[in-house]
Amino acid sequence: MAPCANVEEETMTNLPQDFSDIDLSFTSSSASTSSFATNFGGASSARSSISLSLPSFSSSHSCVIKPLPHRRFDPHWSALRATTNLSPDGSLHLHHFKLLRHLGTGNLARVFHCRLRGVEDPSLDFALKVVDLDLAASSSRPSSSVEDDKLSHVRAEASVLASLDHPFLPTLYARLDASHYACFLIDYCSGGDLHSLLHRLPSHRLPLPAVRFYAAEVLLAVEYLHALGFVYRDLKPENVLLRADGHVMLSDFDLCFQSHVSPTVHRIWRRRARSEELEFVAEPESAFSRSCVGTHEYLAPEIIGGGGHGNGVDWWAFGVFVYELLYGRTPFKGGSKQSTLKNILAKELRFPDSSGGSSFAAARDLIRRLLARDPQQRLGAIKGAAEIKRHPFFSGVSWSLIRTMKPPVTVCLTGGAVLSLSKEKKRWWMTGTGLKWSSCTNNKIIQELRRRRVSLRRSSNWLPGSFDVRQNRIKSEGRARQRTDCSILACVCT
Ligand SMILES: Nc1ncnc2c1ncn2[C@@H]1O[C@H](COP(=O)(O)OP(=O)(O)OP(=O)(O)O)[C@@H](O)[C@H]1O
Repeated sequence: MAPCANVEEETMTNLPQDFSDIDLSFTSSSASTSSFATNFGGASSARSSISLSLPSFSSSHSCVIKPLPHRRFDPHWSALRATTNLSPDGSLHLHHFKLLRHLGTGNLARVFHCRLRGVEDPSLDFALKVVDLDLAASSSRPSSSVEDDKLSHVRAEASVLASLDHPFLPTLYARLDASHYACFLIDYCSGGDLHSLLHRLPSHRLPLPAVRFYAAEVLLAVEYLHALGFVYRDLKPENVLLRADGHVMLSDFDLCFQSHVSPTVHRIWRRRARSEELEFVAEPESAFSRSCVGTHEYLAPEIIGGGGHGNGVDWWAFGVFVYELLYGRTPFKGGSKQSTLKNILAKELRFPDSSGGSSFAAARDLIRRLLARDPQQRLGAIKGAAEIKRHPFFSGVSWSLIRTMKPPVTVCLTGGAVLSLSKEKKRWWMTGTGLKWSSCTNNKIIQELRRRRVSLRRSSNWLPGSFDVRQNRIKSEGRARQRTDCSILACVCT
């Protein structure tokens, strides 16, 4: 995850307004004079940069993907349709977009926050993932296996993006190719990623209900990927982005590999409810890869062993993920990458404390079962998410309605610094860009917000749905206390 700087220093007047003015290449970024901070009040501080030069994309090709069933009424589609209707050739091009900021640079891609020209509504913004195909081709080793080569990672990501239709995964609105760049137009997540959120919280950990919420949404996203036959292999908080409405969006599919899947429906007998239920199971069968890919702390033992791995690696990573959200660190982290790998293979799984009541005990049991070193013994290895969903840690989760539940974090972005408040052990905690952690009362928070000139009035820039939560939390101490279902709040200094 690219580090992030104090956004208060950033002025919109510095930003290039046109894609035709910018060099999207990776190689020139360090020589740039214009620098842009990401807008997430994240854990880190480097700035990415874009140089003002090159190329006008006269020969750009575009293709708008057909609206997918579950998002067909999404206003993003109407906005894109309106633009293409006005376009002389009836197609969408890069010059239809205004570049707002550079969000970050990954291994193969740069990601930009962008908006359709003539559209002023921030809720209709997009992210544009730009892949330099020349660079990917040149950094692919001729001797490398099909799966290891960088171009195949680009192809994997393109193929996964084009297949997705799920609330917790990105929608690919269009692929716009220009010169040697492949550009993917996807949903913009204004809330940053879970890794940055964790680093803004005391001890870098989330309260248990928030852990359950994020884990449940991520589980549904991975279940869906598996149902399409994709093994994800890159689950970590950095790849869990937060949409403006606070729900998750899993990102970054370049390490995915596909395998055969034949979904089945089983009848299962529920002893407690004394009834029969249907259970949907769609786990990739015979998924097998020998590539050593992923992030050290999240690698499953069978990846490190090199004897081949399958779908079970995602359930191991899911265990590490739940552990990290709950305890603020990963379970096998060592002093070096090498010692982390050794720990994954041999170190006993330990939990920082055993307190916290039955919900914590259930969480520890879930983690223990997911972090079984033998992939055959691992929870989820046979029946996938269906098994994991039945674990007591998730009891009470309404799987079909979770997308309509109020998320634990609501993010409002007006272009200012992100400030987050959380309630732990009956006290409020506050942090934000440039602020140190402090335990404080609601009054202190209000004072601090005033000092930092946070507007407590509704602003047209506030994203829909996020203002009410903030207003209740900050303005009214009594009412905020009663609304404990929303224990963390991120709001913005303007
Ligand atoms: N849809 C999006 N909305 C907002 N920010 C995004 C979006 N997609 C990616 N980002 C941000 O852009 C940056 C680069 O993302 P990208 O997926 O290319 O690479 P990565 O996750 O850093 O790593 P890599 O591909 O090398 O594993 C990340 O910081 C990510 O949080």
